[in-house]
Amino acid sequence: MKRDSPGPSGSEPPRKRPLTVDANGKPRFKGCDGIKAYEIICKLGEGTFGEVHKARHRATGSMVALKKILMHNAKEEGFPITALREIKILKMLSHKNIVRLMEMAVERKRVIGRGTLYMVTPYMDHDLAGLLENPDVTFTEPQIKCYMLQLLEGTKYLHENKILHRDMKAANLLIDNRGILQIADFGLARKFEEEIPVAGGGGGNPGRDYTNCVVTRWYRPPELLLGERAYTSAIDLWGVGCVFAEMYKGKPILQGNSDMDQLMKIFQLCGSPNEKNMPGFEKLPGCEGFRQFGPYHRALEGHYSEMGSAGVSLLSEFLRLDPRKRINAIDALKHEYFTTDPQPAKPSDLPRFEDSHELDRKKFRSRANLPPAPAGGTVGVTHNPAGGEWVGRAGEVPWTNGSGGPAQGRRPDGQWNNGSARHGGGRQHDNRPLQSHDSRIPQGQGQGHRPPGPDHRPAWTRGPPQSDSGHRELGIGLPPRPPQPHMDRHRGGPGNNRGGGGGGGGGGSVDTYIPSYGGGGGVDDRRGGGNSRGGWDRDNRGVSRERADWRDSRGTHMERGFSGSTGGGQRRSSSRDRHRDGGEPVQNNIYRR
Ligand SMILES: Nc1ncnc2c1ncn2[C@@H]1O[C@H](COP(=O)(O)OP(=O)(O)OP(=O)(O)O)[C@@H](O)[C@H]1O
Repeated sequence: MKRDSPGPSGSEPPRKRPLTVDANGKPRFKGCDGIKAYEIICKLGEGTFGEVHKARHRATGSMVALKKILMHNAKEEGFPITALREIKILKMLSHKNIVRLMEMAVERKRVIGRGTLYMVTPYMDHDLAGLLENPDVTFTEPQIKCYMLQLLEGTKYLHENKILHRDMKAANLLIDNRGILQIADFGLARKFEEEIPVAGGGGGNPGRDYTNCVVTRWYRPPELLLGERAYTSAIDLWGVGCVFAEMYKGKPILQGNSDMDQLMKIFQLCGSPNEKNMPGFEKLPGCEGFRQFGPYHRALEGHYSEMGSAGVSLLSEFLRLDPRKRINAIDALKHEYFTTDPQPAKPSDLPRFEDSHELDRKKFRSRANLPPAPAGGTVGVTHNPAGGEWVGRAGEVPWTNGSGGPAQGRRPDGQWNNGSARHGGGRQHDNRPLQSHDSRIPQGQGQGHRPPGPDHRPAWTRGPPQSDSGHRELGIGLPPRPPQPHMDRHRGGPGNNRGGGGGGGGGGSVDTYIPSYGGGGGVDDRRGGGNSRGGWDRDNRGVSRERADWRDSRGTHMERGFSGSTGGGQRRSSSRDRHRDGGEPVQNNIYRR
């Protein structure tokens, strides 16, 4: 590590060196490498909240991913609360199926307080969304079982440790070429206070309220869409179920283009809610919005018949409308799906694939003779540049290999083309890899023609908003501005659905994941934010992650409260804060949202 240097003008006294050794002269902590210890290789992902790069540690040669922590308004707000939370949670966790935080790397700037921090994690060759988009990759059933076992082991570990992930989705599941799957992106994670799930206990009983606006929309469970705030770890299992079916279909299975549409799609699949399959749903604040639709008859079993009876059975356990009955990770791991033939592959048996990350999708699209897609973006609503919304990723299209023959991959009906008559049109039930480098597959056969490609830029960077007035013009590379409905509330706009008070007065719940960016120091009441009756369609991307980092340019409570910056910006905790959080002021506990 470099020594402390004088300030930019050279006039400031050198900062004190930190105490780095203990009484015995041993290092107290590893500390942070300077960013120069790493050689940046390429960009891997351009998330909503930062960039991720592949890099090599110069001294050891090990490959890592560097996730830059965006400091949008570092001077006023200090260190972003979401990053602080992510780091803190990752430091607590140690499991083979959870991404490992190796260290923080620092890029020093000459201006004090203007450095950049990077989270350093071991490099993983793929994320699941990127892998599924690779037209040369087809999963076998033993492979899906192998990934599912690991996903469930990681989820079980999280829940045993009282951590809710709250953003379970394919893009947040990293996979390496040794077949290891790891859950990543803990930017929305938090501690929960309820009992940990027990065998046979489903999702367990809810306790306190949490912020409602979590989980990327396509993976968001019905209770959240209906405005539930007293949720449990069952919300993560819904996302696990979506990922499970996505591995068979090759694309996200529930691609709602608004919260309302998302609910419709869920009910079209699982059947309309009633007091039997979702007790108490009528009391949820978002319930009224969908009354005019339906009734819907359950279609799940027919839609996913290719998963086999054990697979469909497990999927229907994950996609239970009633979170109390939704299977938990302990029970899912014991489900007959994993003991039914074909048996799960071992990670070491799995094939190696070419690197497949978010940004590699561009490469995959051009390989499939698609026009190049604009850079950036995460999983979300996709867009057909020829006009209109193109909902879906690779695989929703007629599959040919360019010469009229079958291409390897999934067909729109969800069945499997393996690119060769030898494999037939169905899913292969062994563990043979079907990659382009597989000698059984003639080169070029994995490359289907597809209609104009999906635009993976986030919806808010794609021109005029479609259903959300909150999408605005943004500079390239800048994070999105917040959706409008919240702004309205803080201007005293429409009230929220549980009497949260709406405007800058700051009434309502203090279970706030995202701070107010309205005036008056009010607390952002998520009750009215995402799922108020008037709140449908607030967000036309698949992503609901409105994080504190970039939202509150006024330095309200969260960042200041946690970042250690001082001064008058700290929100005073109300008595209600203390009550809800067990007597502890909100800003003193990083997990309380
Ligand atoms: N350790 C890693 N190895 C390889 N790729 C990684 C790693 N960590 C992250 N990535 C890539 O970067 C992408 C974004 O990472 P991450 O989800 O942690 O960031 P984010 O800013 O929260 O993104 P998003 O808003 O899309 O969720 C991942 O989808 C993945 O493609």
